[in-house]
Amino acid sequence: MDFLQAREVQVGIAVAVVVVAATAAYLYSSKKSKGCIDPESFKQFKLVKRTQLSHNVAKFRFELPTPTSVLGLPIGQHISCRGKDSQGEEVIKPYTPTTLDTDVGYFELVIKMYPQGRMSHHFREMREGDYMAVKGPKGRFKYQPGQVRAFGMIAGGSGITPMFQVARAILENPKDKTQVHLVYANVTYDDILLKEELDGLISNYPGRFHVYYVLNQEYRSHLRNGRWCRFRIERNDPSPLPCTRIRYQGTIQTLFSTPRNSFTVQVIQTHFQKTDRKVDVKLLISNMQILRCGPPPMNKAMAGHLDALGYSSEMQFQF
Ligand SMILES: Cc1cc2nc3c(=O)[nH]c(=O)nc-3n(C[C@H](O)[C@H](O)[C@H](O)COP(=O)(O)OP(=O)(O)OC[C@H]3O[C@@H](n4cnc5c(N)ncnc54)[C@H](O)[C@@H]3O)c2cc1C
Repeated sequence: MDFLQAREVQVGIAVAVVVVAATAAYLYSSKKSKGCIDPESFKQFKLVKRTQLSHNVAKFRFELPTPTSVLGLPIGQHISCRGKDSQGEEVIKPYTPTTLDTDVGYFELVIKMYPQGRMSHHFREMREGDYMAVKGPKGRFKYQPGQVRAFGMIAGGSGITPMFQVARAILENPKDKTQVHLVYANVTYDDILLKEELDGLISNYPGRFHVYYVLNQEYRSHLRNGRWCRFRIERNDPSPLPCTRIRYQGTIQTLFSTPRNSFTVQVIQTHFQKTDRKVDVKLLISNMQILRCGPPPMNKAMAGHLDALGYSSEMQFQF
């Protein structure tokens, strides 16, 4: 009898030791790994919801390992997604989730799928229940609340996603008083990504988030010289700046690439250097950081315009 009791005590102690060790290991690992991604190796995430937003844009929601897991992506950084193109060749591309670590249990990507795009093909073929290989975090952008007085953002097309992420992080932090000025260029109204979400931020954070949508709406004119484009800045900001309509022969990329383009300079000046008070422009822009993300010709042209307006290269960051 004594022998059996001693045996039971021994087994009990062994079980307790295993439970304590397992709990400690779990707590240690969950404390150590703040996120679910690894910069060195790809991890698989299950697509749980796919929402078509327009003919070529969809929102993809991926599940994290537990309902309380966070992705662990620093603000303004991105992930690498791996897939297969239409020829079955491996392709890896960067993407910025539109979710933050305050969104627990999942992350979301808003993807614009181009007809000839290699990774676009992979996303087009993805169905709920499929897995995506993801690696990260990646990127050089670092953000500390209050590090600058204001951000000036210039985005083209799908280049909006890193801007949206940074803007959300700033605006949703009640201790962060940074101003955010965004110029967002697209070909048509229907091409504007995250329009509802951006407008939601404008109305939720009045006076802190200022957006100018720049549109290039193409139409066939009856004029002999063929195709014209109409550019419009859609006013979405209670500033005294009037809406601007200009006509321009070319595409949105050439508009932004044209040297000495008064339209671009005007947009940057009026939108980024806007203030209620009479302040020296140099002083106004001295504590500002400019973020750029768009097609390469647009990025290049913007860098030139910004340089000319006094925004040094140290003040500019390209995603
Ligand atoms: C930091 C960062 C974050 C990004 N985040 C996102 C994101 O959240 N969502 C998203 O949709 N994209 C994002 N992108 C863009 C993304 O990485 C790919 O470049 C995009 O998905 C196209 O890849 P693809 O392989 O399908 O096209 P590719 O095979 O590279 O291109 C094939 C063809 O597609 C068309 N095409 C490709 N890119 C563009 C473009 N930008 N404008 C016009 N036509 C184009 C062109 O006709 C091109 O010849 C991000 C890029 C960066 C650098």
